[in-house]
Amino acid sequence: MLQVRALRCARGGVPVLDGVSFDVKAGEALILRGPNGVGKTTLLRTLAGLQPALDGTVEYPGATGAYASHADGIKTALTVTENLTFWAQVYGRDVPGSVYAAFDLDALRTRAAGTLSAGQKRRLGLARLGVIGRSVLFLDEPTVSLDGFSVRMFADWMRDVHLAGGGCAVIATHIDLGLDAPALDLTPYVAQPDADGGADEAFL
Ligand SMILES: Nc1ncnc2c1ncn2[C@@H]1O[C@H](COP(=O)(O)OP(=O)(O)OP(=O)(O)O)[C@@H](O)[C@H]1O
Repeated sequence: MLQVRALRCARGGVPVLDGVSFDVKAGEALILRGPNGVGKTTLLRTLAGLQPALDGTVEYPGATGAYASHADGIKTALTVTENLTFWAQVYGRDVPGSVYAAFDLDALRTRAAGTLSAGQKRRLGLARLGVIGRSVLFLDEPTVSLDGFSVRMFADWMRDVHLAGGGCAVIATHIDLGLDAPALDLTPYVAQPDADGGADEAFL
């Protein structure tokens, strides 16, 4: 479903990763690992097409990808239901009734999103993934601010709904989500800083 070959990507004009190759099949997830600054966000943004690759290829079916950072991206003046309805409409879909229970939002449906706690906002942000109907998900630290219960809830949705429904995901995370998914450590793919003059480019 997702095929990545010899990918080279940069941040701020400086090559960050080089030679990244992997496949993720439908129904599978891949966990990205590596220390702070290794390039997880850069790779996810490149996979999602938010920034161009310097080299290599990324292939997945058209209009199936979605990127979500740990920023919640919620509209604070709208209620929880209004937020989910808004996102569903942007993608031309209806809100599945099951999404409220899946992200423990049932009791919060009529609350203005701006009044939610950090973890509740995060759950609402993640619930977006359950309404947009995108099958190839690129997720950057999706469980920031979540307690253990909510992390398990998210992992359950990922496994039992998204992956079981034929989707796939690439997830950068520093914690164990409890998913049965392989991990890819990006450390061996760190690009040489002066490989093509990129380090100098940053100062031009
Ligand atoms: N706008 C920018 N200009 C130049 N360099 C940047 C820019 N943004 C990030 N970088 C650098 O690019 C490298 C990769 O950053 P990236 O955010 O992809 O790492 P990460 O693995 O996601 O880190 P973390 O685990 O801390 O979130 C880092 O060295 C970072 O300092």
